[in-house]
Amino acid sequence: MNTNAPTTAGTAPVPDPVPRSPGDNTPHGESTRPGVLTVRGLTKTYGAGDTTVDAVRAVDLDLAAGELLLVMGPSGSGKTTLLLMLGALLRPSAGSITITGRDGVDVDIAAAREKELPVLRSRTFGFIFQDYALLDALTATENIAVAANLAGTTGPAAHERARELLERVGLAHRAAARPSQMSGGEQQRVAVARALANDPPVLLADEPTANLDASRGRDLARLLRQLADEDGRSIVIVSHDDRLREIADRVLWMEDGQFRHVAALAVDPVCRMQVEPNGPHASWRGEQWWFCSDACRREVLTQPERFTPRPASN
Ligand SMILES: Nc1ncnc2c1ncn2[C@@H]1O[C@H](COP(=O)(O)OP(=O)(O)OP(=O)(O)O)[C@@H](O)[C@H]1O
Repeated sequence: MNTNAPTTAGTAPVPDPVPRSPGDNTPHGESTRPGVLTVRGLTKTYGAGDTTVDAVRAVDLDLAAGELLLVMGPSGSGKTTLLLMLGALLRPSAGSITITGRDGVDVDIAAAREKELPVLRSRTFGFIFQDYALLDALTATENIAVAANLAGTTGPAAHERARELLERVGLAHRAAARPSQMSGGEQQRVAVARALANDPPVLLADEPTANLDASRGRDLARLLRQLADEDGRSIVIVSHDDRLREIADRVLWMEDGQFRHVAALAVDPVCRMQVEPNGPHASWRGEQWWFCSDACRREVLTQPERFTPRPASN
């Protein structure tokens, strides 16, 4: 976990600590690392007339190299629609999605011609899906090699790439297994390896842990964090899974097709849970604490000195 990362989350109508211009829904806490993806005014309207649905409404977003962004929000809030547009799998109704390539050249994929999209996708994105989307007729190695083929690596080189990637995700010993012979966690790791076959600067993951139990979900989360830290890949995850907050540099909350700005979370000094600063609280000798419950609050108030950080001694 990146402990220096600002953490935002939740639904509380808390005051915005940073002044912003009207209509600016760019979330705060963005990194100073070089930008990879710049999104402005991104909008998707499905249908027409009476059946119109404004799924994503004028969203702005900046994604830095090596940043792991988690987008959360209620069902139907527009998360998948956003992810599909970011990955050039769905045409926006309006707005721009600018990718800065490794060569430093900017391309707006929202304005690109249809025939340019496959190449842009393959140069830029790796996709990870909730249901893994592996081909059961193929082994783990072959699933990855096919993706390498599509990215232009063929023959023995594609198999070599698949072997390296399986090793990277800790599955070298399952190279010859078919998806149906693997656990959900293993299948999702193969899917991650496949997403890396084209060495993409950006990984997009839709509910990657939804079908995994707690321990496998945690392992997958750690793997994604590693890919951001060690390779400098940018990762966008849309999910309902609260466990993913731990590995995210930033958490954005989507509601009604827009990012809702929320304040930084506090940490309950007793149970160490992250809490919104709008519930039980106490202050003592200038220290302000927020708690998940009155029980934690009572525990602090019986012996507050236990919870006050001591000044560092020289
Ligand atoms: N192809 C489509 N045609 C019409 N409406 C759609 C289509 N896809 C999604 N929608 C609508 O757009 C809105 C956003 O849907 P989306 O799937 O992006 O939300 P979500 O936040 O990913 O939901 P969930 O968490 O349930 O996956 C919803 O009201 C949904 O019904």
